[in-house]
Amino acid sequence: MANLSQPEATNLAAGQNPPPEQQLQDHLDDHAFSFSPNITLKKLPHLSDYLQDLQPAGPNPLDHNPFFHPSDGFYVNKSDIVLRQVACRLSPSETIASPSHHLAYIRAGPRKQIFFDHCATRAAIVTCGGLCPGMNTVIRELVVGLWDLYGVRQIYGIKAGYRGFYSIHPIELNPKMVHNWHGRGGTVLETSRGGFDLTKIVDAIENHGFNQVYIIGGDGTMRGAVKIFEEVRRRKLKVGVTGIPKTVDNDVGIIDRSFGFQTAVEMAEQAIHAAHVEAESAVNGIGLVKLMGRSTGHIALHATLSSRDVDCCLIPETEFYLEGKGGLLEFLEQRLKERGHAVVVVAEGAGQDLIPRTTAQKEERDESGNMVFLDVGAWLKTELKKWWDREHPHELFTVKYIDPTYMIRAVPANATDNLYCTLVAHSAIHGLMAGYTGFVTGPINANHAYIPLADVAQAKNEVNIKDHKWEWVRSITNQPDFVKSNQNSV
Ligand SMILES: Nc1ncnc2c1ncn2[C@@H]1O[C@H](COP(=O)(O)OP(=O)(O)O)[C@@H](O)[C@H]1O
Ligand SMILES: O=P(O)(O)OC[C@H]1O[C@](O)(COP(=O)(O)O)[C@@H](O)[C@@H]1O
Ligand SMILES: [Mg+2]
Repeated sequence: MANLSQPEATNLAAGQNPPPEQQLQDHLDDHAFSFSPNITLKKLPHLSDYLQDLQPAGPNPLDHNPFFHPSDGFYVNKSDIVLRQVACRLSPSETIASPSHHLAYIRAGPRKQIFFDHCATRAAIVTCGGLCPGMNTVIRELVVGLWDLYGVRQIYGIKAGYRGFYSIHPIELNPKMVHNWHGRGGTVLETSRGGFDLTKIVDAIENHGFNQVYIIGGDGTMRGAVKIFEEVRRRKLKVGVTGIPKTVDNDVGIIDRSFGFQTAVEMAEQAIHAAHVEAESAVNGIGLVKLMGRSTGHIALHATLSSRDVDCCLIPETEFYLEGKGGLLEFLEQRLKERGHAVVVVAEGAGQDLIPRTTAQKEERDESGNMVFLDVGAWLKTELKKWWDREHPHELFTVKYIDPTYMIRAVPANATDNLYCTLVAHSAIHGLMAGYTGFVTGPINANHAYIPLADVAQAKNEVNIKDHKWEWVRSITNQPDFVKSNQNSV
């Protein structure tokens, strides 16, 4: 995070309220602020972009909150930015003081002025897609934060994902009701896939009089949230829309990671540990663990790195093959010979092109349109047994297959993730209260920032198999590349 020492547009003493025209001008100055030519600041949509007569509601109520004593630097202003890249390679003509170019995002946090009056604020919270540890904590913190920080009393939960906007009556939420939700896995609001009907959803937002919409979900949800934001803007509604990325797969881009990911890795590590114990305790034992990761192998990679018991990690970003020189079977044969056992971790999206499937299976999609995968773990287990029976019919062999899929994501968040959930929820509230809309909150280089929703919806976070992390995996497992043209054996 950088704080550029630019003169502030206003120099308000805490609690002072300048005339509304001045406040709006201050805000617009903030909004259109440009830094040195070396820094491109990602512009964030604001309600004032399309509501010309929008007036600020006044100073931030935290000014008068007995639990806060806003001091210099408490409020985030136009010069607080978060740089996208903190590690970079300078070209010979550049210096550290003046690199050629930086992309920056607006830093998350409370603003001096807000655009929503607490009495008139009506917030809706929805959870969509698959489960992820911490969803209930985010909901709890949204409710408690809106209530305690900004005095909002009209807070509603939308049941069962996007479809709930138009098919189920919203439930009223308050701090008493949600006080212990952070200890519970899943989402008390319930979630679902599919059911995205833009017109019905935005009609429901209008009909219920919601003016702040908090959307918690993964990549699919974020793509839906962009459409909601755009439709709200087209209708010129004073409705702030924000997305809070939830993805156990950690497949949402730009942000460092999603909440719940660390918890998922911890749970995955337990499954790997069990697989290792089983494998070690058998003659020619293979422990096989399938982990979540539809199109990205982050959980598999991180659990492999942290457990160190893994002999081979297979992720969707890299191909592998079974038979022949340099293949998985040859590698495992070698490992069993050397160590007597082996542990294989496979992400659910890995090797999908190797598994035979019918035409109907090829076309199968879930309600959100995501491809339905075949069970790579079960397939691999069968293939391993066939191979061993063929090659070593008289020798003992066992494959213990562990599929901890739902155990990994159905647990409450660990301490680190719970802290993340609190920060992300409060940052989302501060952003909407400040009139920003169409944005996502998340950590970039460990500092929470506001990022345009449309950017996040497009950015995919895949494992970069050319970077150091994947090198570490290979140095731990000593697994080959499984590249057919590269005929190196282990
Ligand atoms: N491209 C899209 N446009 C609009 N809505 C979408 C889109 N993709 C997914 N959704 C909706 O977002 C919700 C969650 O999507 P899904 O892919 O199941 O989970 P996740 O958000 O966790 O990736 C579903 O209600 C789905 O209909
Ligand atoms: O059985 P479900 O509920 O469809 O969930 C399975 C999927 O959910 C995930 O855990 C997470 O997916 P999303 O984040 O896209 O919801 C995937 O890894 C997995 O393929
Ligand atoms: Mg998804």
